[in-house]
Amino acid sequence: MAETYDFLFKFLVIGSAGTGKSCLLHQFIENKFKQDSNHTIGVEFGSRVVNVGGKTVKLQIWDTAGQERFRSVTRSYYRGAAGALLVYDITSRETYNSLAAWLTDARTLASPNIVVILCGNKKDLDPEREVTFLEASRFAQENELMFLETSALTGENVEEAFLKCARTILNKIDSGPALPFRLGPRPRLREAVSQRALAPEKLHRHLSPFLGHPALFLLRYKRYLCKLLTDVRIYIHFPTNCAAISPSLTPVPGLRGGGGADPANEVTRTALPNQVPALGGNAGAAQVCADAVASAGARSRAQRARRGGASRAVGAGYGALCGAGRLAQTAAPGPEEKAR
Ligand SMILES: Nc1nc2c(ncn2[C@@H]2O[C@H](COP(=O)(O)OP(=O)(O)OP(=O)(O)O)[C@@H](O)[C@H]2O)c(=O)[nH]1
Repeated sequence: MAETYDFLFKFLVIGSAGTGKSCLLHQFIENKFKQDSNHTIGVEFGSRVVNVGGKTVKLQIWDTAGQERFRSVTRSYYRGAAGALLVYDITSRETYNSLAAWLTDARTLASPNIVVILCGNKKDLDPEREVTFLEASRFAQENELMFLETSALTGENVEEAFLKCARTILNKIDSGPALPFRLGPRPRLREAVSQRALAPEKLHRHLSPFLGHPALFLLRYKRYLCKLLTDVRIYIHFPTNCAAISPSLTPVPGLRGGGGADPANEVTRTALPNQVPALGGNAGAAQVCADAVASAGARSRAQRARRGGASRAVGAGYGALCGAGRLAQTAAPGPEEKAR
């Protein structure tokens, strides 16, 4: 029977040779320590389906060779990775010193948004420690990484490292930027002004220069304002088809992921391997995850920019409305005219 899962994440295990990358992978997949582990040649692969926050996630893990001579080969496997375990050996300062180079590779070759967890492996060899917990955690903090000390030998924190990384990726996808206006029925003005993009104080600021009584204005032009807000909402709402999120994806008719309003969810749920012919197979699905995470970041930036634009548009709209109001006032017959 085909394996089912909600998400598929491509993970990398990177770091210098001999830090225990293959052993970490083996411990995570097989739940036991890999005796007589040899140097990896090129890359090795493993996968496991885990449950993270009620969601089924398939982790597709690429264990890369740490030796310099394989660097050009392993670099070609970075593309599309959503997460990475960056491993050093706590008993070897040399492996710690090369972390920055590995991290640069991950962020340039995989994605700047890749979720990385720093793993100080061989925690069981504490008496031989050359790198303190404190300095490594400082490095992690400075480089926006999560951090754990692990032992592939005892299994300590191994599962936690992979799950923590997966959880963070899921959170990143789920907590895509809040919609400035929720999709659904036409918003009532009261609801619309309570949205973040149009806080009541902003509304007041736009109106007060034109009229002495903004409340009266609101009451009078409620219908026009609602229409204006609906138009603005249509203009700024999320594109719901996945082709607009990632040009490399083709939505499959009739297949939607039920991921709610967040298109990132929909893409990762629906675009399973056979649905991404351009990228092909599992690598394609993994690419989708990276695209979704990356697009969440890009979307938030674009949204911020659009929100600014939308607020300005709303402001301009009010200006026009208020201008029209004033024109109407000027054009309205004065008391003398009325008497005549
Ligand atoms: N004590 C201890 N030894 C470990 C641990 N993890 C790995 N080792 C040992 O470290 C050595 C290297 O482990 P590997 O997993 O092959 O290291 P690697 O990072 O995959 O090395 P490359 O494939 O060359 O990049 C082996 O002798 C392992 O037995 C650990 O947590 N504790």
